[in-house]
Amino acid sequence: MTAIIDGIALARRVSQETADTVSALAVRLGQAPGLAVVLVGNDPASEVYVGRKIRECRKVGLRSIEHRLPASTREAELLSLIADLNVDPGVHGILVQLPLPPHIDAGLVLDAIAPGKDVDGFHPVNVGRLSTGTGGLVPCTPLGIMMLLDTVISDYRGLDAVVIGKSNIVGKPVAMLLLEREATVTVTHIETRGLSEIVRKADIVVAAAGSPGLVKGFWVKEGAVIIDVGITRVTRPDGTSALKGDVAFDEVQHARAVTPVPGGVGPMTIACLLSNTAKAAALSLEGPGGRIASSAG
Ligand SMILES: Nc1nc(=O)c2c([nH]1)NC[C@@H]1CN(c3ccc(C(=O)N[C@@H](CCC(=O)O)C(=O)O)cc3)C=[N+]21
Repeated sequence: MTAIIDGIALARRVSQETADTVSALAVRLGQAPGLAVVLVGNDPASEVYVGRKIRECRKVGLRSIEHRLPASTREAELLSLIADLNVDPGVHGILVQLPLPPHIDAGLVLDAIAPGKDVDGFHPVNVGRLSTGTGGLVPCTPLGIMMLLDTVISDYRGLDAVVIGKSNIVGKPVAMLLLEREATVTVTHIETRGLSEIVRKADIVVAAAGSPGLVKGFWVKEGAVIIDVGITRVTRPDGTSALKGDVAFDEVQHARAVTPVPGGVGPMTIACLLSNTAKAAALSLEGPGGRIASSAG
């Protein structure tokens, strides 16, 4: 029987710890740590995610500072807002919700965020720190994935891990974290030949391709641990909609453990955003000589 790894329960525990850290930090900072959430445009999915992030912030005692900008916002205006947030002592974390409208260069915007306030861990300084294993802020979804894996795996050394998907947000950073634990990591993607054979050898499968039901039961080795990062909204034959992961969930009863969709990786992504904000606030107390420079440099 497969164990189902409960992301909602784990997220609740992580958030409880964050709440304790936040109240201790509030004493030292003179105010609660603050997360600035920037949403450009009115993509309905982004509205939902941002609403959820702000609600969860409040629950753990973080201040959230919302900036909702129209879809017509110019790149220069967004960059100027970020420059202000970078030097605002009441802002400890900055999250710019993706995707941005097509006329704005997302790379340029992410590069403009002060690395010490980059709670998404997308700035090149944090990417570099992750790849050299030297601290920094780690992207929320990969961090949550490792916490989910840690509930069933204590020693990763020599385990075969396959990551499906090579995105900067999930695939590449989670590969770095698994490598850090001394797993043997294979990063695959849509162009990979013989994907099913590669997956069949894996002790750990991280499916982040965004392709619903891609990983079939017969692809999965007996006793493997599976993390399903995919969240695709699909319409059922009766017209109702549902969220579907990258793994054919009903076909993997021979796995050791699997995360559900929803209720797996998604809630952990938000819990890790909150813990990263607390971490950024703690780093700010280390001052400009802290481990991550707080200026965009
Ligand atoms: N700068 C930036 N940082 C992000 O971290 C970021 C982003 N942009 N843009 C969009 C994606 C998506 N994302 C999710 C967060 C939580 C759930 C989540 O909690 N999902 C629930 C339920 C989902 C539902 O019911 O709609 C679950 O999987 O159980 C999903 C997706 C963060 N993202």
